[in-house]
Amino acid sequence: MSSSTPNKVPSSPPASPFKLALCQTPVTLDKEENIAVARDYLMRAAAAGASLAVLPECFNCPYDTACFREYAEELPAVGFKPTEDHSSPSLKMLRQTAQETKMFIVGGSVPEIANDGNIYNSSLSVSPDGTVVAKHRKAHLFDIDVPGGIRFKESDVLSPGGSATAFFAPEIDCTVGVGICYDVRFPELAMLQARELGAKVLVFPGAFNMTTGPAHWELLLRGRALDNQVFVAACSPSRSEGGDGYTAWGHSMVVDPWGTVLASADEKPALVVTTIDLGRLDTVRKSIPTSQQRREDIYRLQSVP
Ligand SMILES: O=C(O)CCC(=O)C(=O)O
Repeated sequence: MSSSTPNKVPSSPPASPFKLALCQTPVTLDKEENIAVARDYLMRAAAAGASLAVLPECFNCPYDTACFREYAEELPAVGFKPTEDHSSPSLKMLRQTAQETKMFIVGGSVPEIANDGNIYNSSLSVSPDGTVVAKHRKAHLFDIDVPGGIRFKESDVLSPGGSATAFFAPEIDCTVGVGICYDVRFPELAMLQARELGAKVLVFPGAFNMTTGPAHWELLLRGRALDNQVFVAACSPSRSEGGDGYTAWGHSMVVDPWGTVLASADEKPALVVTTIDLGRLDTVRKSIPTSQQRREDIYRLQSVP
């Protein structure tokens, strides 16, 4: 596994607390409407004082392998400048909203069609000036078969990404890691983000379901927070029931480095806003100094270049 380098090394001591918002939006078959609703929630996040706002996995598209190719957009690479034109309607909305609100936005994810025809589940993060500061392609595809529960095979349609992702947000003096949904089940990825890329907040746009949601969602988020003594913020679409499609669990959630749930939603559309005090991270790391107690003579985390 290779790691992408954040755009700047964070300074210390930690900056002032900032507000983080999770936009638990409803997602329908109507792509234009999904994008408009996402913008509306982002504007509300800004009005609530957020400096960092997050959209759900597949915020512009039903979470359905049958939809991914039809809804897919071409997306630019990291570093794409606000002055450059682009065809992606989702990116246009993200960068316009970031510029207007001066927030960092982790743009959930959208299906991406690459030059070679492959489709990825991709997340763009945009800085307040509208630059693309991170692009994460979901690294672990959601291929599962739980008897009596759920069967899903993203790899029927999607290709996997190949790196761990994080970006530095100077305005909040914080490195933010980005993973997508099933990625949260792989502690090694989060460890790379926290230890090698310096992420202090791990963000996961995600859409768990009615089988694995109640069983594992909170447990995994709190687990990743404790493993790495970082904040974890996961943003789901709201639940839409009644169709034949995928039913999202919802429950967007922010967890602190102690494993405490700071804020969460139920299954309905919601804006979750909470304060992130990075000083908490230092307090927890001093109290329980696992990062200095590792036995690298027994085990070692190694990223693959
Ligand atoms: O890991 C899970 O249980 C759910 C994952 C998922 O829904 C996804 O990767 O989109």
